[in-house]
Formats: sequence, C-alpha cells, structure tokens
Amino acid sequence: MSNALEQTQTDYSDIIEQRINQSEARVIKAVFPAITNHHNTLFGGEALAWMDETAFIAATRFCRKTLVTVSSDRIDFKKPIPAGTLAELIARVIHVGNTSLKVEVNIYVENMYQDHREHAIRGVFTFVAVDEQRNPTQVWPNR
Ligand SMILES: CC(=O)SCCNC(=O)CCNC(=O)[C@H](O)C(C)(C)COP(=O)(O)OP(=O)(O)OC[C@H]1O[C@@H](n2cnc3c(N)ncnc32)[C@H](O)[C@@H]1OP(=O)(O)O
Repeated sequence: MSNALEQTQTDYSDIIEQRINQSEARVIKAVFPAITNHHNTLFGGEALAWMDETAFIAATRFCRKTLVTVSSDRIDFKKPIPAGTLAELIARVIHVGNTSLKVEVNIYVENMYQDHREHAIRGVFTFVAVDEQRNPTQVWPNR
C-alpha cells in the first residue's frame, strides 16, 4: 500500500517536472536605440514588460488556462543592458500552488560580436488562473 502511494507521488512530481521543462519560455531581443534610456542602456520599464510577457508565456504553456498577473516579487537589476547587445529572457515555473503559479525570469545580456554572455536581471512573477467569472480556479487539474 505504502509502495503504491510512494509510486503515485513520484509519478506526480515527475509529471510536474516534465511539464515545467516543456513550458520553459525563451525569448531573444535585439537592444536597439528606440528602447534605451539617456544612459544608452535598456529602459527598466521595457525590461519589466518583456519579463511579464515571457513569464506569462511559460505559465500559460504550463497550465493552458486563462491567467492574470497578481504580483511581481523583487526585481534585481544586476547589470545594465547596453544598446547594441542581445538580451535573452528565460522564464520557468518555480512553484505550482492551488490557483497560482510562480515563474522566475532571468535576463542574460550577450555581446553581438563576441561569445560573451552574463546574467543581468532576475525577477519572479505570480499568476492566478481564473474562470469565466474571473474568480480564481485550480491551476493544475490533479493538484
Ligand atoms: C496577463 C495580464 O496582463 S493580467 C492584467 C493584470 N492583472 C490583473 O488585472 C489581475 C487583477 N487581480 C484580480 O483579478 C484578483 O486579485 C485575482 C483574481 C488575481 C485574485 O483574486 P483574490 O480573490 O485576491 O484571490 P485569492 O485571495 O483567492 O488568492 C488566489 C491565489 O493568488 C495568490 N495571491 C493573491 N494575492 C497575491 C499576491 N499579492 N502575491 C502572490 N500571490 C498572491 C494566493 O496565495 C492564492 O494562491 P493559491 O491558490 O495557489 O494558494
């Protein structure tokens, strides 16, 4: 009996892990002058919009339900992202709640003309699955 229970729990976390891997979202942007600030680096508000969108894509792929953003946790801007670079966003589900999902987003800045890449920004966004009345609903069927 306990073996059967252990087996079910293992299968369940394996399914979640597999789903997290499948739903990871990667978006690459070219940092052109139109989206930079007076320091000639990427405007922070633009980075936040990209992060929310990429996190939304990962969360939607994970659950295939209607989602709304309910919060963003602390966002750390560790390095500036200069004009004329590439910015890669990677979003991954890090927590599956009852009606909510947390998604971590990291941005890496990449030189266009050299093989150099470094971590620039990190943040976490929380989404809630909503039903037709816009009330919270279960985010994952077997949770
Ligand atoms: C994709 C877009 O651009 S959406 C546009 C921007 N977003 C919006 O307009 C959303 C506006 N907000 C809302 O409609 C409502 O606040 C809702 C539907 C998100 C949540 O409704 P509430 O009645 O507050 O939900 P409730 O208190 O039941 O919490 C639901 C879940 O959200 C989580 N939650 C609620 N508030 C927060 C918060 N500030 N931070 C993190 N998680 C939160 C709860 O922990 C719960 O998670 P769980 O079920 O996994 O345990």
